[in-house]
Amino acid sequence: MAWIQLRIHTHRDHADMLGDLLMDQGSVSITYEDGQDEPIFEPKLGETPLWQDTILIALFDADTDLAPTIEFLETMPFLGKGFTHKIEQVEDKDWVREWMDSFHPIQFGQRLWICPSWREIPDPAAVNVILDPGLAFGTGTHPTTALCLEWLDSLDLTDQEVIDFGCGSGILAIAAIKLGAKKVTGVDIDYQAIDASKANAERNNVVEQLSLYLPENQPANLQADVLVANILAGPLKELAPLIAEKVKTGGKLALSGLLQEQAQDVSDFYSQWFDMEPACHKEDWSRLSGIRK
Ligand SMILES: C[S@@+](CC[C@H](N)C(=O)[O-])C[C@H]1O[C@@H](n2cnc3c(N)ncnc32)[C@H](O)[C@@H]1O
Repeated sequence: MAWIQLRIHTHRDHADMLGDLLMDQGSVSITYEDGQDEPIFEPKLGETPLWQDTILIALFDADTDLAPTIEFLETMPFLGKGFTHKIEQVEDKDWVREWMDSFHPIQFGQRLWICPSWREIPDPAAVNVILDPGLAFGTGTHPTTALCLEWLDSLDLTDQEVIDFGCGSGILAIAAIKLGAKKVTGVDIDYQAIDASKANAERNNVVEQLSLYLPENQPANLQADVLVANILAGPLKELAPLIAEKVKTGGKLALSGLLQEQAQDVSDFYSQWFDMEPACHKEDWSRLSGIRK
């Protein structure tokens, strides 16, 4: 099916109302894009903030006559006559095929590969995690996940106990098991992440070694040899005493989800409990590591 899309530059204060108006005018979907490179990092839980300069994109069936919609929008005081907009044809494609084609097996470190299930495994002798993109975060394509996977690959995890705090898709937990960990605990505040981790563990035949918990249900005295947490700078600082408690003396820690400019502050904070090592960076992101004092 072919589509046309109407793109309108607007202010964030008007974006929701404009979206509702366009849905009333027959749009089948509304999406928002950043109108000026103005990234939004770490929104509060439950908030979905928009950019000050937001581009609204309304999708319509290809045979829709948009002239009456444009005329109607020109009567809105916050847009006005001759408001800036663009109408574009959307090429008809097999979107699912296109999306699947964009995922390839990726190698992390020396031994580890993350492979989508529909691709051939490039090196059957390597440590292969089969993982498809889904609702929970973590396919290996994000620099913070990549930094954590490379760190796990660099360790000897044989017979180690590992905690993956903020497990998302379970990618780090499953990789740790496949790299030799005897027992891994995944914790996440999002029940969809717990479900996704369970499904991915089943696909990788590692269910036995993986325990999954919402934070309120996690065992009180849980301690591990290795803890990895790819969350965000704010929650990582809030969780620091709890995270420190969960790592055995001499145990290893990796933190990611940090922007480069946040790394020093978080490292200084964690140095109360850990001997911190120099940060590693990928694109705008950083990974910290340390040894429990
Ligand atoms: C960036 S994703 C990381 C997912 C995966 N571990 C990876 O490296 O790709 C962060 C995950 O942490 C979870 N999370 C955020 N705050 C948390 C908290 N306070 N306690 C536990 N999990 C949390 C989120 O629900 C999300 O699944």
